[in-house]
Amino acid sequence: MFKTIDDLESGQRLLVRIDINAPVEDGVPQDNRRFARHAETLRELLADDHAVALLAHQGRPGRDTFVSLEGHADILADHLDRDVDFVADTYGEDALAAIDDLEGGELLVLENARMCDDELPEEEPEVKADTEFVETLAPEFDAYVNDAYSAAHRSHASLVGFPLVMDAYAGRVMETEYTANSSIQEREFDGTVTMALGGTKAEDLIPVIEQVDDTVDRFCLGGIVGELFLRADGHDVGYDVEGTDFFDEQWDEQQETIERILSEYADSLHLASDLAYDDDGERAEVDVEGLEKDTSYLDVGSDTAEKYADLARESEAVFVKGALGVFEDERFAHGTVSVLEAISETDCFSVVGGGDTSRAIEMYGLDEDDFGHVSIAGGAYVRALTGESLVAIEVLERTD
Ligand SMILES: Nc1ncnc2c1ncn2[C@@H]1O[C@H](COP(=O)(O)OP(=O)(O)O)[C@@H](O)[C@H]1O
Ligand SMILES: O=C(OP(=O)(O)O)[C@H](O)COP(=O)(O)O
Repeated sequence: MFKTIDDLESGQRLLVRIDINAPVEDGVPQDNRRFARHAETLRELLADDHAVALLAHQGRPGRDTFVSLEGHADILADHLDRDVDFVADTYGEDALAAIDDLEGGELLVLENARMCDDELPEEEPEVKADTEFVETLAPEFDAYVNDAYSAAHRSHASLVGFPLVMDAYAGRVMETEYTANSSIQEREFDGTVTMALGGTKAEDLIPVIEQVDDTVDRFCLGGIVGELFLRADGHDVGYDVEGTDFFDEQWDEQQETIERILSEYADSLHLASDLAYDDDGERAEVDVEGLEKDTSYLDVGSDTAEKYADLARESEAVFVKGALGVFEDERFAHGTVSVLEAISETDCFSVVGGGDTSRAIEMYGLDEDDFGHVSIAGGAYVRALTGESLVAIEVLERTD
């Protein structure tokens, strides 16, 4: 196990890693459940007179969602109902000056860690600990706190480098998500277990299908991952069109695995039978036999939504990771919301995961109490379900 913030003496200078990776609309970050959860940890740290500098990331280089954390500092300020300083630098002179000025009970957000060359790519923790990023920032603080459970599967400098060279602790979100997700992995179910997989990060989900096949009886696929499986099944969908960058790269990397899984798990995989798209501003639907390569499909269709909802209703346990469509747009929320509603109406055991996907519960007036566990983690939570350990937690445990 790891040390937690209960083990910290008060009044320390802390470097705190949180995960406020959020949806971005027109360049502006949107609030998600992660801010409120981390705000609880931060409130506690500030009340204990710690001086807190925050490290976090947003998006991936080259994507539209790769933006500054300035807007995130404002969202945090709203949650905490206090000023939150931001510096447009992570470990250069400006950042060091701002850290120097930081006093007990104050909070500073450092710039997006992924804007530093040392943060990415994934390398061994020892390699990450030996970077200029870590060597420059670590001496400025008394201790490091990792609260970023939802990024704990990434071997990046801000997650695995600092705990190797500093006194390191887990924050409240790390502690609660770790406990909840680890206990789910140990549960056994007598009845049918269904997993709904969607969202944009197919590369995180595809390996999971093979790893949880002992526990999960059937997989309902939607979102980008579902379209890639439909492409493997011979349909004209799952290609980058209209400037999207979700499909072709993931297809090139995963094609063989997708085709293998499609043939080996034919009995347990459910693919959409119809999809929805934007037809001059209106939602329109088409059977998968009629898909066209140059159309962007934004949700599973109504027949698919109904079928997936029925499968969820008949299950003893349902795990959801990733949205079945672009639920942020009401016209394309039907698939995601139908499955979530079906879960909420039954007494099956359920877990809904994903920083983006978990937003749908509140957005569409569902009650979080109707779900077994709502995780703000996506990729980390599905890895925990497979029993895989998360590298940033391994490193935290090593420093105990
Ligand atoms: N067909 C689709 N095309 C584009 N985006 C999609 C599609 N289906 C789902 N999405 C998007 O997937 C996002 C969630 O995916 P992802 O970030 O991988 O999951 P999470 O953050 O919940 O783990 C949602 O914000 C939704 O808009
Ligand atoms: O949002 C995240 O993951 P998730 O979408 O799987 O929940 C984490 O911040 C990790 O981000 P990444 O998948 O760009 O490394």
